[in-house]
Amino acid sequence: MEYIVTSKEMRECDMTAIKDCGIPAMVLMERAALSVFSEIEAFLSETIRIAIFAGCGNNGGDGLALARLLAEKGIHADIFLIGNTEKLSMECGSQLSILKQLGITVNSKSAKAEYDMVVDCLFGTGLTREITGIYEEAVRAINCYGEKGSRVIAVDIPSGVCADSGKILGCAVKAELTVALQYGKAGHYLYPGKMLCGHTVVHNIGIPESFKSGKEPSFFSYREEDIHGILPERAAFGNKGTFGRILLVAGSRDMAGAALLCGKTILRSGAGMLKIITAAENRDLILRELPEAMIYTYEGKPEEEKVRQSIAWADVIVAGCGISTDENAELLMEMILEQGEKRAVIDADGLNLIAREGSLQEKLLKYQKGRVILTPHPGEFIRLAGISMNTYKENPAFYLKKLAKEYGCVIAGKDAVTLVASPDERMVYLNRTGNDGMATAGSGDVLAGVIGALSASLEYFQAACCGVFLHGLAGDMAAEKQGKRGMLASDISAELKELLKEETAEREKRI
Ligand SMILES: NC(=O)C1=CN([C@@H]2O[C@H](COP(=O)(O)OP(=O)(O)OC[C@H]3O[C@@H](n4cnc5c(N)ncnc54)[C@H](O)[C@@H]3O)[C@@H](O)[C@H]2O)[C@@H](O)CC1
Ligand SMILES: [K+]
Repeated sequence: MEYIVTSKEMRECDMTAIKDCGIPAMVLMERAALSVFSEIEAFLSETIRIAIFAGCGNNGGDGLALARLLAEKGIHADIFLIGNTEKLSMECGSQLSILKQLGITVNSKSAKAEYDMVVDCLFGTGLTREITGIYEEAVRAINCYGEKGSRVIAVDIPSGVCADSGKILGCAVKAELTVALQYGKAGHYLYPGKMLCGHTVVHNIGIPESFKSGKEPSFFSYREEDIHGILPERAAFGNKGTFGRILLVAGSRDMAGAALLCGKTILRSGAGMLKIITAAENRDLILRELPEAMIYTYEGKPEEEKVRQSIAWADVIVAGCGISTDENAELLMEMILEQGEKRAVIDADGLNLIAREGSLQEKLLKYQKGRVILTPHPGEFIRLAGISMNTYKENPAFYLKKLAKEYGCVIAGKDAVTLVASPDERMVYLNRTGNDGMATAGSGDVLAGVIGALSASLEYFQAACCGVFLHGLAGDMAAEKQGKRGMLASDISAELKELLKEETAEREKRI
């Protein structure tokens, strides 16, 4: 697991290191400069032409320290210190006076020379407003060099990218490589910031883990190696009941595919037994394509007793994929939410029905806390939350947390970067796997399926986060094989199987 912080949290960590632990700020800055140096070292030679654009805060201080490290190796860099040098931060001022002592020239304006590498140290996490004036000119100059082929390296975060939201404040540097200091910031991974960072590497600069004292940062993320520790062991003595009985309520007359994709994924993700409740028209297809599933089909109104029995049988209910919003679907959702305690994953039309029907909202409010996982895309989310798209996009994490708390549900807010919020104010999970090829029909049905299967053996929030992570990773594998344009949701489902196969093999090797 990796922490992802906001600028405020990063400042608090810096302060803890400096004030409570007594690590001098200049030591942290030296570590920052050394980190950048180690990342660019491979490209350095005596003939390389480097420009460093530094601001007046500590991000600029990192740049000045880097210039000194380069000079030590006999490499000259043109340094452009932009802004009012009367107002330098303390550490930036100290770095400047060291350079002066060493006879290293610092310029106040950028020259029209050519550079192989441009290092952006104008602003880091201290950016608080839109970039204008001389700073805007500097950002544009850096981007101009980038367009002409210079390697652009951003220190901590590209100047102009808001570290908390990934939004561009006025204008922003487009980097090839971003050396993030100590922690990734939300702005590195949220769009559009993510596109401007290029490749992001995080370097430890020696700040002690101050989150352990009970105060957690806003976000966390999984890395591939974390998954081995999270996925449940499969009990060698287990039977099909052990691995979860999943009830899938999906697929109206013209939406058999949703039930099929989701159902297949549920079984491919390790669930023991699957029962599908679907419209009668889907019966033949599902029996043919997924003979492993039990099935109850309804023609006209579903038989309440049959539905009730199926709900009672299940460990987990996955509901909503392609069920439509007609009265049959509404009745099914009423029955699912009424019992109020079974673990449930609700997707697509299930969410649209909740957004439409006050009686379903009431039932969801009464449901046992933390037992339901909602998986809305932005359109479904804003209908559920009753807010506009612009409002939601302003701060998705905030609104996801708010609704998760209100309904007592886990909410996986699907988007280019999916966020998962829990009802109990835990850190928000920020997903870093996946690609735009996954914006394809049926991809959501696959996600609901994998989360449903994992819910049988993992705690709800973990099941949702892990499901989102694996779904993205499988999407990346599918994109590699099929290409982002041509990949299908069923390719993601197939890769999930491969992924889980590899995971099991890895685990067995380690035993
Ligand atoms: N002790 C620390 O705090 C450390 C900080 N480090 C570096 O310092 C950075 C944070 O330093 P700072 O907090 O000094 O912030 P920055 O260096 O990011 O910039 C802050 C300065 O820019 C001004 N500013 C903000 N937005 C502006 C705008 N749009 N136009 C003009 N001026 C603007 C602020 O008023 C402030 O004077 C990190 O990103 C990292 O690179 C590292 O050296 C490690 C240690
Ligand atoms: K920067």
